[in-house]
Amino acid sequence: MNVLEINKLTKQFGDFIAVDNLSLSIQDGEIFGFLGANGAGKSTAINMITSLLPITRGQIEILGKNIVKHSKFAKANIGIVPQELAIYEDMTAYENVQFFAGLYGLRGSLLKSRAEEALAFVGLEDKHRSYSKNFSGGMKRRLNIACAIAHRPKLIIMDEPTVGIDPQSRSYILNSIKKLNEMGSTIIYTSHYMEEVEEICTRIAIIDHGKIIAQGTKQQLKAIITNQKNISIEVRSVEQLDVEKLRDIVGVNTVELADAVIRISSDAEINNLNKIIQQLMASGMEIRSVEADEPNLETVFLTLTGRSLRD
Ligand SMILES: Nc1ncnc2c1ncn2[C@@H]1O[C@H](COP(=O)(O)OP(=O)(O)OP(=O)(O)O)[C@@H](O)[C@H]1O
Repeated sequence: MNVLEINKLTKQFGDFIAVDNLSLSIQDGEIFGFLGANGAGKSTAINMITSLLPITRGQIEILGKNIVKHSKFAKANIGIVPQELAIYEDMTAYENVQFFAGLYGLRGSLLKSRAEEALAFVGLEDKHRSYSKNFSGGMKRRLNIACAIAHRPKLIIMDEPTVGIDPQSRSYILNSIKKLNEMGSTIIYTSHYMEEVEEICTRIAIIDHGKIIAQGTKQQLKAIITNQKNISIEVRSVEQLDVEKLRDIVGVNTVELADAVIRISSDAEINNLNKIIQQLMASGMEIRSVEADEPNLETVFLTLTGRSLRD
């Protein structure tokens, strides 16, 4: 079953359409990335999924149930880590988690044990009684996560949880996301840090002007812009090179020579680098360097939207 099913979702603020006819299915066990520049509509979409904003048009289902008709069920099954910190500075770490888990419906001894478990999960087990106003930025972010996961939601939504924090907390958070996913939660992760999305997401939707302009695995997105990879091999001399033999290798499309550099354009899907190198070595060539450039998500984003993610 799909954990989240969005059908033709639209949000209009007056005449302005912030989310435009967006449809999407997220399956159990995915870490799904929403990638988009500032103002693309990511937070607006998330605020509708979490019922913080009313829907203008379209439907959202969590675990097969419409979130408007089954609001209590939806609330119990979603955990949101918002972009802006949502913790109370004049409450202790434990009181914060207890408060939010209570809002999600936990009570009594279960609430207590889950709050303790969530604090331990984010590495704040020694800080139960500390006031969050004394925490570093990274610790506050981690507490923010504990508040969202104590009720063990099926779907956890993280809206840019690593903005403005130190590298150590960043890597802690990314590892926690992977761990939460291994423990059975489906994750939606929004970011404009391309490397993070590449590192942790199983599938990605690129959002621009409120629309999904492409979605798929990293490999599928990269294949949209190019099915070619470029290999540059620097050799001592190209004198002995048999260009025809290189062209005969499966996947190789073109071979060009520029001084002592052989430039090969090949099908990105075919792993033929070993064969190319073997062929060069068999003809007695001395290889000095090899570079294979594959497109990254930054290139995909630029090509599809005409803009950089961090404009
Ligand atoms: N309450 C509102 N009233 C009018 N316009 C709004 C409102 N909320 C958001 N918008 C507009 O909707 C668009 C999408 O905003 P949104 O915050 O969803 O983008 P985002 O992709 O989350 O960007 P960011 O990465 O900066 O958070 C923006 O142009 C924003 O100005």
